[in-house]
Amino acid sequence: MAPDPTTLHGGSLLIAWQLTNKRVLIVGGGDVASGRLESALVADANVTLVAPAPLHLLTQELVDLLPDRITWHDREFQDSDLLVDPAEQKYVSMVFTAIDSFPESQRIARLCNDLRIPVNAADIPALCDFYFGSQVRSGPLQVLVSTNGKSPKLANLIRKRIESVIPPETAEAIENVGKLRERIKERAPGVGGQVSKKRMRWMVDLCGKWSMEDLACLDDETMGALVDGGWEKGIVPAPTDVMGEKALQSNGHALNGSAKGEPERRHAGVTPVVAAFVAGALLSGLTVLSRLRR
Ligand SMILES: C[C@@]1(CC(=O)O)c2cc3[nH]c(cc4nc(cc5[nH]c(cc(n2)[C@H]1CCC(=O)O)[C@@](C)(CC(=O)O)[C@@H]5CCC(=O)O)C(CC(=O)O)=C4CCC(=O)O)c(CCC(=O)O)c3CC(=O)O
Ligand SMILES: NC(=O)C1=CN([C@@H]2O[C@H](COP(=O)(O)OP(=O)(O)OC[C@H]3O[C@@H](n4cnc5c(N)ncnc54)[C@H](O)[C@@H]3O)[C@@H](O)[C@H]2O)C=CC1
Repeated sequence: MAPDPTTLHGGSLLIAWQLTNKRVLIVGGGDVASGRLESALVADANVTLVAPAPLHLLTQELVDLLPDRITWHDREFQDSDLLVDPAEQKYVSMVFTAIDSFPESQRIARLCNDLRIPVNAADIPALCDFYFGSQVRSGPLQVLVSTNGKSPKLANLIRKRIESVIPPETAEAIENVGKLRERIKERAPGVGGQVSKKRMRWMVDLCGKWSMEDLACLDDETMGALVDGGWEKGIVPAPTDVMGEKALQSNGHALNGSAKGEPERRHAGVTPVVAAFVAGALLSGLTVLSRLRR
């Protein structure tokens, strides 16, 4: 079916921005700044925080706990805070303002706009390069709920609904698949060409055939057995072939409404809720689109 150009607008770019070893400047030390600080730390950023004492309680705790990762300046913002290294005219990688002075927040955001430093000004969407969203985090899993600035409170409520339907073993399963991908890359190194194709096919097969519960049960030894038993032949062994009794146990757990080898039927208690939610989201998306087209 040909793409429908009328649907290709009205959103924002959803990406997972990498901040490791980059410096983020946070201006403000209140409740909103404390959320921004947590977001920057989770993303492994180095943080400069500029705000006069007293700080929000959580922020103060984080500053005390992580002095190597957070540099706090107990004062108001100065323009030179945008520079990481004044000698080299090197700027910070990102700025979040969360202060209670609209004119100053606006001024800082405009400075950043001029310098092309990506900026979020908590209360001035028009000057933001990006918005925050409501976040679901479980280990490496990250879900961002955004209403594209239309309703932050609804984003918060939708996030809570999503959180309630994510199976508890998801984080462990993702961690294990991450380790497996590394192991396969060690065994068959190289990028692109046939080796990449084989790796990708094997990983797609594995993720399709094994349940979250089974993947979550893998350990170093069973991972080795899985790779040894299947990688060279290009097949994915069944969980019972690799884990024996252990797989049977996870199978028993998963059998509460689902069958082995039919991953799409797993978490049967949860699936209707997810389906209802996705259907609801699609419906509201369509409603918004139909409104936009009027
Ligand atoms: C555009 C955006 C820019 C940005 O801040 O990045 C923005 C802007 C504004 N928020 C305002 C108000 C509120 N914000 C919250 C809460 C959150 N706001 C967040 C994001 C965003 N807020 C971005 C778009 C998000 C999206 O696209 O959906 C969340 C999701 C993430 C986070 O901030 O970390 C976090 C929930 C986190 C969680 O729970 O997990 C609440 C709820 C509460 O406080 O309980 C209220 C009061 C109720 C309400 O208004 O809904 C106002 C003042 C409006 C006014 O003056 O009336 C503005 C300015 C404006 O709209 O002009
Ligand atoms: N997600 C969003 O977009 C939301 C935005 N807001 C807005 O975010 C802003 C901050 O909210 P809160 O944290 O609740 O406010 P707050 O009043 O608790 O904290 C403001 C902080 O900014 C500091 N500050 C003020 N001027 C400063 C300057 N020039 N330099 C450095 N620090 C300075 C203060 O010392 C204080 O630590 C408010 O304008 C609020 O309306 C509020 C809720 C949600």
